[in-house]
Order: sequence, then structure tokens, then C-alpha cells
Amino acid sequence: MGAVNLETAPARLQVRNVSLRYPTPTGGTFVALDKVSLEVPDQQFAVIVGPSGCGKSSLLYLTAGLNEPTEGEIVVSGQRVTEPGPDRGMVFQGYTLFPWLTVRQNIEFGLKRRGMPPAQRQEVVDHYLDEVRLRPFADNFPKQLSGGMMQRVAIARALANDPQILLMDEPFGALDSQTRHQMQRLLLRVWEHAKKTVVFVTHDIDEAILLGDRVYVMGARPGRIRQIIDVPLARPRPEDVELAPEFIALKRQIVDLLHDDLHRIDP
Ligand SMILES: Nc1ncnc2c1ncn2[C@@H]1O[C@H](COP(=O)(O)OP(=O)(O)OP(=O)(O)O)[C@@H](O)[C@H]1O
Repeated sequence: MGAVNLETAPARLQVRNVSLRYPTPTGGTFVALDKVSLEVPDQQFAVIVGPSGCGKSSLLYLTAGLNEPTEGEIVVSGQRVTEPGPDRGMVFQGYTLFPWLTVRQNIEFGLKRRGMPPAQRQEVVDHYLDEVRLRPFADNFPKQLSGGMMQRVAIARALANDPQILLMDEPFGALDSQTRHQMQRLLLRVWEHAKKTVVFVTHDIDEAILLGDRVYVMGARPGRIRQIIDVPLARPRPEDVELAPEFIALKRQIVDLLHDDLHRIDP
């Protein structure tokens, strides 16, 4: 895939001055997100990292339309987000497949609901089964799959609906490190083919640098963007990119930022 010119590409996602506050049991207010703004250009792989509780998932849920900001607005493809919609696909950490449906039926679920004719449906599903290398398991049920395979189905299901943006909340968080690594590589390959805008939340700094074009480092209490870091590593990412001096330097920069934040909160 040709490099996207991040300076000129239109913003697929705009988060404008978004705050999220919750009432506390003692009558006060807890600020989960404080005036967060960011713009994700079309086809960018944006990663959000930050300490536990900094509001990463909250930001993703707001973008999905599963919750509303207290202030500010979220705009996807020029439309203000007010509710969930098929333009935003989601992949969560927990396995969210329909257990009573086969792999094929899970992937085609949204297409069927939209009334896509069976022949076209089969073509789309076969394409994504091949993309996530699950064609031999098309007629299996989720309980017959490993955790990594289930997440591959979840990715295929989200992409089959042809969303404008893919929202991923720690999708590999429950996997062992080897499977996680394989999944990261698989996601990169699928993303390079699908040319989708991705917003990916993770705790894992290596994962953030390996996957992202841009890393948004968040700080907590209140949740806000501390720094935006561009990842100038070549794509496709070389096999041993984690050992490259540029990779290690970025890791150092992000570790220092997160370390500062922890010390700022709990001196
Ligand atoms: N419904 C709610 N009522 C009150 N507080 C909430 C609610 N939902 C989330 N919070 C608080 O908002 C903050 C942000 O939560 P969020 O889950 O977005 O953080 P996170 O960065 O994704 O954390 P983690 O990495 O641990 O998943 C947390 O302190 C959380 O306790």
C-alpha cells in the first residue's frame, strides 16, 4: 500500500474538545476525559496508549456511539456521532462472537441484516476468511476455536461490514505473547489490504509502535492527550523492527512519558 500523506488526507475521525464526567457517589464529579481533541486522517492506524483508567476505552466507546460526551463532539466522515452505526466496526478484548453461529455465519451476520444477496455475501465472507486464514474453519462454532482464532473471526466480521473506521479495544490483551505477536502481524497485513482507518487502544508500548502510524499518549486524572508521536518506521514493518534503534528510541520516549505521569499522580 502506498504511504498516506497524513498532512493532506481528509480527517476520518475528529474528536473535538471532548469531556466526559461522571457523578460520584459522594455528590462530586469525576472527570474521565478533559477536553480531548484529535484528528485521525483517512487510512491512518492510530494507537492510543496510556495508564489504566486514563479514559482510553471511554474515548473509543464515545466514538462508537455507545455513550455521549458531556461536552464536545465526535465526528466521523463529517457526521456527528449520536449512536452506534455500521460505519464504525468494533473489536473488543473479550470474545464477542455469537456462540450459536458458525464462523461463516458470524462473519456474514451484518451483511445478511443489510439484505446483501447470498452470492455476494459468500464472496465477501470467503475473501475475509482467506484474509484471516480461517477458510478451513468456516463451519466450526466459536467454542471449537482458540482465542486467537476467535479474534481473527471478530476482525473478519468487523471488516466484512466495510466500516469507515475500525475501533479496537485491547483486542489481543487476553492472548499469550506468541499468539499476540502473530495476531499483530496478521492485523498489519489485513489492514494494508483493507485500507481502513483504525483506532487501536492498548497498554502495550511495543504493540503501539509496531502497529501505529501515530501514537496518542494519554495521561490520567483527568484523562487527556499528553503527546502525539509519529512513528516514522517503514511499512510493511520489517520482521525485526523491534530491534531497530528508531523503535527503541520511540519506546524510551513513551516509557518516559508514562513514567512521568505515574510519578505526577502518585509522588
Ligand atoms: N460508568 C462509569 N461511572 C463512573 N466512572 C466511570 C464509568 N466508566 C468509566 N469510569 C471511570 O472513568 C475512568 C476511565 O475509564 P476507562 O475504562 O475509559 O479507562 P482505560 O484507560 O480504558 O482503563 P483500562 O486501561 O484499565 O481499561 C476510570 O477511572 C473509570 O473508573
